[in-house]
Amino acid sequence: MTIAVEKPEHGSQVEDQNQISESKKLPQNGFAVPESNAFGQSFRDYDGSVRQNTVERCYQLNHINQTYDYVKRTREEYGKLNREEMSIWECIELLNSFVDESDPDLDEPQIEHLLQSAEAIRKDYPDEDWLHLTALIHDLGKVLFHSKFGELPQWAVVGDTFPVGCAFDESIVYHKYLKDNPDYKNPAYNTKLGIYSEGCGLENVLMSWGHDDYMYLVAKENGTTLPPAALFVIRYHSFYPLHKEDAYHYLLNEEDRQNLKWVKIFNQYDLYSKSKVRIDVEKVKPYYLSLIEKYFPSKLRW
Ligand SMILES: O[C@H]1[C@H](O)[C@@H](O)[C@H](O)[C@@H](O)[C@H]1O
Ligand SMILES: [Fe+2]
Ligand SMILES: [Fe+2]
Repeated sequence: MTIAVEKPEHGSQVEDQNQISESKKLPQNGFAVPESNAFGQSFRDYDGSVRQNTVERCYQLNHINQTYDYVKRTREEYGKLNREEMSIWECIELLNSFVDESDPDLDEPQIEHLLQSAEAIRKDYPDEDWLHLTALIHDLGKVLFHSKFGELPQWAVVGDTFPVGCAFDESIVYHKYLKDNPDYKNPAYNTKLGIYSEGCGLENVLMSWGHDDYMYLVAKENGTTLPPAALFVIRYHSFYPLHKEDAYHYLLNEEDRQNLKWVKIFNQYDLYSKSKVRIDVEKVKPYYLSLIEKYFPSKLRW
């Protein structure tokens, strides 16, 4: 089956992911998957990371506070996009000083991670410029840390995401802390389907609040011309219980299943590009500015 992904200028289709995985398996001649993360440790090791205390505390707060009501309220509030007007690049620069406390693999400012992942995916998919830009902007929602956005706490911005309004799957990282989430004992929310129905589609599912869903709203509401697969990647790239652990498939519809393939591809570059190797910002900036211009208005509402 072919995934139709519109290429704004050529209108052609992107290769089927199954073909990609056969002919373009990582590592390609371009991006080589490293054995270890920025600290020389294995990736996503939540028990043995040098950052474990910080990471675990972040998830504990995340899991206790991300209730259905909290998510609904916060999404409505931030969905107004009435806090700031700025370009994509201005936002990238705002991320200069933020470090993600949920991440066991990296303690560099976020601007480094954005460029690292974009440059990595560009090596293996040189012609898919929409993927390069998707990587560059996928974590821009972390701007919610900024004082202009009320300085949301780390637990409301970063970390893996999961559906709220139905039972928390065991595969969620640090699942034990979800037992202290008020929804855990709420019979309306603690069954397999909770408030949802089988195959209802992720579009109808509320996810724990964070940078993914926020950036999705920003991109969509500002009329990006990026293809639907790009929006899906941005929105669900932290949904590891789905794209890594294969949980929650009963909530997906056909479109979600197609788009999921792209999240899986994207994740390789998001995760394995985390290293201490610095990218020369000034050197790559003109290329990325041209992509921003192609797919976004010059100023966006945030
Ligand atoms: O710690 C990381 C980080 O916050 C990423 O931005 C997010 O996408 C991942 O899901 C999470 O594990
Ligand atoms: Fe992220
Ligand atoms: Fe990321």
